[in-house]
Amino acid sequence: MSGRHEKEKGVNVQVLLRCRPFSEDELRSNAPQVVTCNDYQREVAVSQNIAGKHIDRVFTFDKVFGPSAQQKDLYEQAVVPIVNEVLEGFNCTIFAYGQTGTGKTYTMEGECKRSKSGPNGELPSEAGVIPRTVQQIFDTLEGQNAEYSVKVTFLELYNEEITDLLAPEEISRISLEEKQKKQLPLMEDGKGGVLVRGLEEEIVASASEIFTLLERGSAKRRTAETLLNKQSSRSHSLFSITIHIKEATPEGEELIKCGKLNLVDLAGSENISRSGAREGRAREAGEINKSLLTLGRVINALVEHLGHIPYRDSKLTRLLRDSLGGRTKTCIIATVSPAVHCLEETLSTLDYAHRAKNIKNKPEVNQKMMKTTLIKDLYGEIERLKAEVYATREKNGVYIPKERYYQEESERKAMADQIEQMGVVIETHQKQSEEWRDRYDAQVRQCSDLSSKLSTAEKNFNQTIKLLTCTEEELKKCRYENALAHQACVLRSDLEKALQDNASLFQKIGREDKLSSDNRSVVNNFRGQLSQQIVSLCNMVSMSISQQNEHLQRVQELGHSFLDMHYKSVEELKKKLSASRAVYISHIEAVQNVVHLHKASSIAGLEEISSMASSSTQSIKDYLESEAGPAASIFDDLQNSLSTHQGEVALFAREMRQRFLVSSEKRKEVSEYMNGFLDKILEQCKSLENHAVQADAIQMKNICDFQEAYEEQSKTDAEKLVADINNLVSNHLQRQKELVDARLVDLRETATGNKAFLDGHVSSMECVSTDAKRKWHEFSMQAEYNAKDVADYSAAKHCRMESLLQQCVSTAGSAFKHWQKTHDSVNKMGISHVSELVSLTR
Ligand SMILES: Nc1ncnc2c1ncn2[C@@H]1O[C@H](COP(=O)(O)OP(=O)(O)OP(=O)(O)O)[C@@H](O)[C@H]1O
Repeated sequence: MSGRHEKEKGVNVQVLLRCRPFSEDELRSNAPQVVTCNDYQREVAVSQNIAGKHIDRVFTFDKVFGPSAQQKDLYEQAVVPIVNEVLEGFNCTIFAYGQTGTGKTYTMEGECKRSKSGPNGELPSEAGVIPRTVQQIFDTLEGQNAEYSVKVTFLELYNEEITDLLAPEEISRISLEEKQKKQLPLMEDGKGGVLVRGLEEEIVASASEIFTLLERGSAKRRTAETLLNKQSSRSHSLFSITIHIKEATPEGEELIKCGKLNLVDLAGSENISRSGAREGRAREAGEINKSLLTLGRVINALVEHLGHIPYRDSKLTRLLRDSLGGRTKTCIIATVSPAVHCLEETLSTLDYAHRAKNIKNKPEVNQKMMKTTLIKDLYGEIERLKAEVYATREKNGVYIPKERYYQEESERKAMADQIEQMGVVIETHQKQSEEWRDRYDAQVRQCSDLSSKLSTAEKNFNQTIKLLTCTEEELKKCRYENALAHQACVLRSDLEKALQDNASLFQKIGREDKLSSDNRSVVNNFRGQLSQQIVSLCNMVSMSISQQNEHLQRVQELGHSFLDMHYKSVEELKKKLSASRAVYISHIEAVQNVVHLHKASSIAGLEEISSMASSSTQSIKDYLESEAGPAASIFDDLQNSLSTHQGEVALFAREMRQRFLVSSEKRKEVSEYMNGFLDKILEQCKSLENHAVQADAIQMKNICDFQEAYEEQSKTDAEKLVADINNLVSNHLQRQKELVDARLVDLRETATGNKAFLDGHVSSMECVSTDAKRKWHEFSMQAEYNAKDVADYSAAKHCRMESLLQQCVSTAGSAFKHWQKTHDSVNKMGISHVSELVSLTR
């Protein structure tokens, strides 16, 4: 309820004050301090000397940061909540306002070189509001794991001209001068806001990207400053961050939350004469002041609730219209110097900031947009831009010359201004007429109330008049009679009262007399009684003294008799003690005798015990000796059976060794035979090889002979045939064929001879190998038979060994039982001996 009420009433602009420390120059010149800050009471006091009088002026703000306040303190106390509200979907603006050199840029940007940043990407302690804001925004968004987009713009307003500090074009004097001519125009966005046409909006994904952009913007600003002889203190800069965050409703619908933060570093607020503006710079200073003056006028109009707020009078106020009396949450950081030479400006800044405290905004959270609607809007925008591009490319749009366009644009602007002003006037008129109507209604209501009251009052008045006349008449009649009677009555009552008083006085005097006589008799009685009592008291005292003396004498006598008795009893006691000592000594002697007796008896008992122990050890020994015989026989049996087993095992091993020797000899024989057989095969192979070599040599010789014969024959034939080649070719071929055939028959015969020789050898080798195979078969059969025999023999031996082991186990069992028995009986014997010893010791 109160929240709504507050919302309707509005929220005051938050105003903070920051006083910077003395600069080195100021310290060197020992400049006196005129500003003192009380951070806790949120007060700033300015000391002035007016006409020799010391006057302190005190200003109170929402927060005060003295010279010792660090960047971090200011940010955490003042800016963190604002950034949180931006993330909640509010639009917020932070202005830095103050004289040149008081720390506006230091507060907003700080000395934030990225290279100076600490480890883990921490910001340096000198970092100002902008880098800290950026860091907080990204930290929060990343911490929430939200889907988001962040856009930034960075512009400079100088001489009422807007420059985009993020535009990527090259920076040169010419380009800058050209650019100066074509300034970015301000346009109504159709939703009640203002936008800068053509302003670069950079989408950034991380804090570091923003830092890069900031550096780029600042560098561009510095370059422009040197190239165009600008003074940064005369320009305003506006850094805006727009955040879109995706949210999902419980129904699963996707909404887009939007928040915007404007960070404004205003131009120095000093007056023109001080800033040294002359002639050429008059316009510049004028324009700067136009923005600042308009800002001041807007603030005044808002504070004084004037009908017309001159937002449109400057670009700065147009751009920041929503932040002053609109739906944006606004914070102004006023900066001052503590030094005396800035006193005038400090006071003007403090006045200005103090006035601004009264501005009321009506902050409203931005409506969350449905993702689909946003996409639709963006599509619409794309379509519009496409249409514009198409019209430009096809030149089928409306073409007008540049001058006319600018003229029309300025006319349109002027008209828009007029319309707006008229709208404002109409609005104020409407407001006024509403006010008048309200007042009229209230007066009509008052009139009707008053008329009804008047009629009732008239009625009452008439009735009262009537009553008054009646009373007046009656009063006239009774006036004389009543006055006399009344006076007589009064006198009478007075006399009666005096009589009563006299009587009571007499009564009082009588009572007083009686009382004093009574008192006197009481005093006399008391005196008599007192003297009697004193006499009796003296008697009593003397009596008690004599009694006490008697008593003391008796006590003395009693003491003497008691001492005598005491001496006597002591004597008796001494005697008794000596008697009891004698008794004690005799008792001790008796006890010693008894002890000696006991000692002797115990020695005897011990001797008996030792004799018993020796007898028991003897009996144990006997018993063990008696038991040793059977045990030894058992162990002998065991040893015998083990030795027989050993003998049998040794025999078995010997037999096995012999058998293995036999089988190994046989194996040796077989291997020798195999070696001989292989040697034979080797010999055969060698002779075969020799034969093959011989056959090959013969064949080669035959072939050579044949070749030579053929060559000779062919030579002679060729010679013969040269003459009659045609006739003799067939004969020659015939003869040649015959010759070849005959030779081939020869060759075939040698080949068959060779083959027969080889076959013979192969058959002999076959015979040898079958013989070897048979022998191997026989040997393997024999070996198998032997192995079987050995296996049977070993199985039989195994059975025998098993039965022997069984026997051993049973013998060991019986030996163990016997041993257990012996152990039990020894134990029993021990127990009986112990009990006997116990009885004996008892
Ligand atoms: N609170 C402060 N602590 C330490 N140094 C400060 C503080 N405020 C300002 N300074 C120093 O004072 C000097 C001037 O500050 P700065 O440039 O921010 O002033 P400005 O108001 O922005 O001036 P201009 O209007 O000319 O831009 C800088 O060197 C800055 O480091």
